[in-house]
Amino acid sequence: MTSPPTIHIVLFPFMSKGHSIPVFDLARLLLNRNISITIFTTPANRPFFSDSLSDTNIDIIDIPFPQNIQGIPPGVESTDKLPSMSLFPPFAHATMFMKPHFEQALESLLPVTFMITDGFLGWTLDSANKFGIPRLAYYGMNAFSGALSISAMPILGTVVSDDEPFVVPDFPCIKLTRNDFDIHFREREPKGPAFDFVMDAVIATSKSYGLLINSFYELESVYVDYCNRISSPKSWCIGPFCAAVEPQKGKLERLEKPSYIKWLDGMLEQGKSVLYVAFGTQADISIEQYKEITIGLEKSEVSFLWVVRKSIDEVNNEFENRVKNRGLVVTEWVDQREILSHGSVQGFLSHCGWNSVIESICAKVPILAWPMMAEQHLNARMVVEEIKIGLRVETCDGSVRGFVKCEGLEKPIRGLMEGEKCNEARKKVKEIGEAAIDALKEGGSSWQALNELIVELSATRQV
Ligand SMILES: O=c1ccn([C@@H]2O[C@H](COP(=O)(O)OP(=O)(O)O[C@H]3O[C@H](CO)[C@@H](O)[C@H](O)[C@H]3O)[C@@H](O)[C@H]2O)c(=O)[nH]1
Repeated sequence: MTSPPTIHIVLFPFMSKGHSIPVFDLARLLLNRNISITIFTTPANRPFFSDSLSDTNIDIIDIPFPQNIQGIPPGVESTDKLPSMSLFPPFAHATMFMKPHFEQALESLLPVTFMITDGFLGWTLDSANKFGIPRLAYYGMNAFSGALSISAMPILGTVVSDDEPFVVPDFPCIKLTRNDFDIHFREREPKGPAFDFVMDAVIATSKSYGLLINSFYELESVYVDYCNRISSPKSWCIGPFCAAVEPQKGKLERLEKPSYIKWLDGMLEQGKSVLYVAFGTQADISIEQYKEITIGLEKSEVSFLWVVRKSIDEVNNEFENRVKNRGLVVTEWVDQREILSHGSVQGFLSHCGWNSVIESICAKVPILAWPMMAEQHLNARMVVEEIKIGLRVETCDGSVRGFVKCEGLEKPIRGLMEGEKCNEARKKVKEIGEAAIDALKEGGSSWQALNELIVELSATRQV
């Protein structure tokens, strides 16, 4: 008989799908260690949390999301529902007003052994300190992008143009451009609400007990060691979280497969390889860019499953009809991990959000990288130049942020799905995927790191 848990952990992910989904898997990893968990969210996000965690006994608490925030439509409590990502700064800033509700709820939950809160919820450090609870931050980023940002940021302002390659000071083998960094950081003198918000978050993280990374040590040991040498707090690589759950788990009981999985089954029966196309939950894609994607996909002649966040009727022009025997466009929420682990899926055209990259690694699917925002350009460098598990789309002006015309897609799509060039990437992603899964298994590096963290924190925090 398992004894009742003596460790109680509070989790509080940021209000965006890309930040919440990995935390659900992290929660499962913790539950396997007989730990009790309370997770915080807001009322509009609660159904997504309850559905996603229905197989667990995790307590969900929702606290009100601030109302009447300028520019944020009423009822929007998740970044994927924002009309534009330009509203991210006021949205993220508004979360601070949740502090009194968070602290009230936290008080009723004591004792709490430690809390894991999103790096973007930097204000939770104050609450943690108030109740003497150690706080670990989690951003959803890897160590590679963190290390390169730390090293390159001080010299970004001295680089002459946005597309001029420069050598990263502490990593002489790596060349980047200013355009590899988010707009708020590539100004000569970065300032403004978004910059201030991130800096506050970084300062709060530096004063926290630790930083959790959804990655595994073997993948990026140089960068993890670098972060631990020159910055604080300690980084703990305890992922990939998505490997905590078998992609097929729970699927056996469902009444019917979703139509897109049936479609993939059909492709597999016909012996066709499918390119999965998806750009995460936040990317703002212009109509012109959508048009080029449709032409590129059509000309490439590959089979594809494309998940779009909003209807593409405006650019559709009979596109779906013309590609109907080999292409499917889906506007619903899909189970991305189930898609990536489907036998027919042999390539992923991705924006390189870190969750998508690590999920693709675990499914051993090579990536065609098309970064769009946030730290995705650094992730794309990692995918193509560092761990070499994919190719990159070609922009029409050679800049990493340039517009992508249909031919800049068609050629690399064929390269990924058919070309010799991709054989090496396919081999590499298989090796790295195996190592990722091993890291989380009993005795693996991430398994050990998580055990050490729990032992370390519970030794000082008997509840
Ligand atoms: O229909 C869908 C759409 C998405 N997903 C999942 O949603 C997550 C999306 O995460 P990610 O690929 O990282 O994309 P974003 O949501 O765009 O991620 C944001 O958060 C990431 C983690 O911090 C950052 O790396 C990205 O740059 C940032 O845009 C993944 O787990 C997907 O499997 C689904 O399951 N079904």
